Amino acid sequence: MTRAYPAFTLGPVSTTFTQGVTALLGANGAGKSTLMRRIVGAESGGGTVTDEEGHEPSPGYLPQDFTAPKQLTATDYLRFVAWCRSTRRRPLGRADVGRALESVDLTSKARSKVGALSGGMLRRLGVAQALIGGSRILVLDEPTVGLDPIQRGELRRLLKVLGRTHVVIVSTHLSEDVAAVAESVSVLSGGRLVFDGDLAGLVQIAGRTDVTAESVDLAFSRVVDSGVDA
Ligand SMILES: Nc1ncnc2c1ncn2[C@@H]1O[C@H](COP(=O)(O)OP(=O)(O)OP(=O)(O)O)[C@@H](O)[C@H]1O
Repeated sequence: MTRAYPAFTLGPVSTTFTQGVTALLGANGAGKSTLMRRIVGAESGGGTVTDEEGHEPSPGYLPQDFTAPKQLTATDYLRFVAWCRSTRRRPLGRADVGRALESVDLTSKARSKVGALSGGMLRRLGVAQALIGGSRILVLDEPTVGLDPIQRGELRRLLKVLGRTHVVIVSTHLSEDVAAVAESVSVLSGGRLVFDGDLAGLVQIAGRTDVTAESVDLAFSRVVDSGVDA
C-alpha cells in the first residue's frame, strides 16, 4: 500500500500480519501512524488491505491521540461506542461492554468518570473501545507513550495477553516495548519497510541472540543505516 503527502511518501509497503504481537518500530516521522491509518481505513491511498478471506477488515483501532469525554463513566462511554458500532445483524450492548472492561482489567472502574482515570487506565479504556465489535485485528498507535514504568508494564502485559487471541499491531519507538512484547517486528524508515520478520531475526542482524532493548536498538540502527527494503 502507499500514501503520498506533499513532503512524505509511505511505501509501497507490502506485508502480512499474523496472530500475536507485531511491533511497528520507527523513528519520529517514519510513517508508523500513516501506515496504521491506512490499515484501519482512516486514510485513503494506493493498494489494498485484506483479511485472510480476502475481505476488507474492520480492525479495532487505538489512535495515538485517544481521548474520551471526561464527564462520562467508563461504562457509558463504552456503551456509546457499542451503540455506534452496532448493526442490525450484530447489535452490541451491555455484555460486550462488560467483556471489554474485563479484558483490560477495568471492571472495578466501570462506574468511574473518564476524567478520574489515571493515564494508564485511560489508555486501557482506549484498548477496550478497540475491542468492542469483536475484531480479531487490533491496531494500537503508541499505546505506551507517556505512561510511567508501572503503567507501561501493565499495558505490556495486556498486549501479550491480547496477542494470544488477536492480530495485534502496535507502533512504538521504544526498543524496551519491542523486546518485552513483540513476536514480530516491522521496521519503518522514511516511509519504507526496512525489516519485516521475527524478533530473533532482527537481533541476529546485530550479531546477537539475546533479545534485549539494547540488542533491538543495535539491530534497529543497522537496518535503518543499511536502508535496504525488506
Ligand atoms: N495529514 C498529513 N498531511 C501531510 N503530511 C502528513 C500528514 N500526516 C502525516 N504527515 C507527514 O508524514 C510523515 C510521517 O508521519 P507519521 O505520523 O506517519 O509518522 P510516525 O512514524 O507515526 O511519527 P511519530 O512517531 O512522531 O508519531 C511526517 O513527515 C508527517 O509530517
